[in-house]
Amino acid sequence: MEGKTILVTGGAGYIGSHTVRLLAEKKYKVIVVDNLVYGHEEAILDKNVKLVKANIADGKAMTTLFSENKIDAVLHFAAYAYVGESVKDPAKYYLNNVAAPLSLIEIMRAYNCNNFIFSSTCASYGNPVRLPIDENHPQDPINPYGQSKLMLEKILKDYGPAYNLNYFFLRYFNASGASKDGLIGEDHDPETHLIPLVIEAAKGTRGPVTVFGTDYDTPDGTCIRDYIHVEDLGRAHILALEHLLNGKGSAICNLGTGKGCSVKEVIETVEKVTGLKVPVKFGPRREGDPALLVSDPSAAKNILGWVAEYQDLSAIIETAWKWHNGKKSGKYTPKSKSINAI
Ligand SMILES: NC(=O)c1ccc[n+]([C@@H]2O[C@H](COP(=O)([O-])OP(=O)(O)OC[C@H]3O[C@@H](n4cnc5c(N)ncnc54)[C@H](O)[C@@H]3O)[C@@H](O)[C@H]2O)c1
Ligand SMILES: O=c1ccn([C@@H]2O[C@H](COP(=O)(O)OP(=O)(O)O[C@H]3O[C@H](CO)[C@H](O)[C@H](O)[C@H]3O)[C@@H](O)[C@H]2O)c(=O)[nH]1
Repeated sequence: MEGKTILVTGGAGYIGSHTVRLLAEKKYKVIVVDNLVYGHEEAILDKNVKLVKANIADGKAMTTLFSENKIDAVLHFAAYAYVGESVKDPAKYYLNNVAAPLSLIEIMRAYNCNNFIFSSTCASYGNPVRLPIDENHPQDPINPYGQSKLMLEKILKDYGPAYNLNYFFLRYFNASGASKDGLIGEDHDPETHLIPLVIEAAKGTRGPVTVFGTDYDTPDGTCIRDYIHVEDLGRAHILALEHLLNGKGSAICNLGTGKGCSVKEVIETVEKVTGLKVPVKFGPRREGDPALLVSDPSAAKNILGWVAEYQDLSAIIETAWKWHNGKKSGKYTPKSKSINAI
């Protein structure tokens, strides 16, 4: 597969930048398109990766990109992903997470690019009716963010046979951690995810972390999630890409460890890994949070031969901790690379 040209939308973001690094290591020719609304140019570490600073909805820029490059596959990470914001401003989510990729897919069709790997989410399942959640679990999202992801899945299922478009839906559970060497990591602004908030509370760079609800029907009363390491996600993307490039056809996989950890366990683990006390406040439930979300990751094992390497929350948090410290010491600095801004 060496030398194939892969377009990565949202490749300057958290999960995208880790995947871009793995793709470049595997000698794929990588082009990132990112409008940097949330991404970081300096998170693209490989100097051979070309960054196109553009919105995927910009038809002119995308047509130029496809006319100048023979793209073999698209890895589509670009999206908005703030659940609470999606409730307050659903239009923003349907426009960016459904309309924008549809416009990109039209250009893919015009240039006969027929492999599309899509960052979907466990939020597309809504409140679980059974656990662990397998890919056939009913999809009934409870917020516009999850709806927007499910809508694109449904559209792609229609496009697949009609337009000879191969798709791979990767439904991630809770992305977490940072690269093993601590050079890139989770850098959302605003940050809403639990692990970085707990680490920053431990370091004192942010106030106490608020535990959203202690009265859930779980062993310690706090919500349980399936935390999956970002480099495990990146590896799964490479395997899904190879699956499509080898002509094995469209598929759908959950990406998780299959194990759940509670909010209290996350806090305790951060304390153990950092040796610091985490200041904690206990607050009410956050609207729209299911008590338990845990994956059945067996399809990814069967279809891709993928199993999460990071099975242990401490190991995941150790990488996040290393990244947070490196960031402060200035390791996270721009690297030289060719940039083709349209
Ligand atoms: N983080 C998680 O736990 C999680 C879980 C499930 C699914 N996902 C999905 O994975 C993907 C990546 O998530 P992330 O946490 O890395 O998010 P992120 O915000 O760090 O990355 C998204 C990137 O897309 C870019 N972008 C957004 N809209 C764009 C547009 N119209 N044109 C060009 N670039 C655009 C942003 O600038 C950003 O760099 C998203 O699709 C998200 O919905 C994330
Ligand atoms: O300050 C905080 C932040 C989070 N939590 C809790 O920690 C758990 C994890 O919350 P995150 O916000 O880190 O992650 P979510 O489970 O809400 O979100 C993740 O899963 C979603 C699907 O439910 C989406 O896919 C989303 O993109 C992805 O980040 C939840 O129980 C939440 O209630 C707190 O107690 N306090």
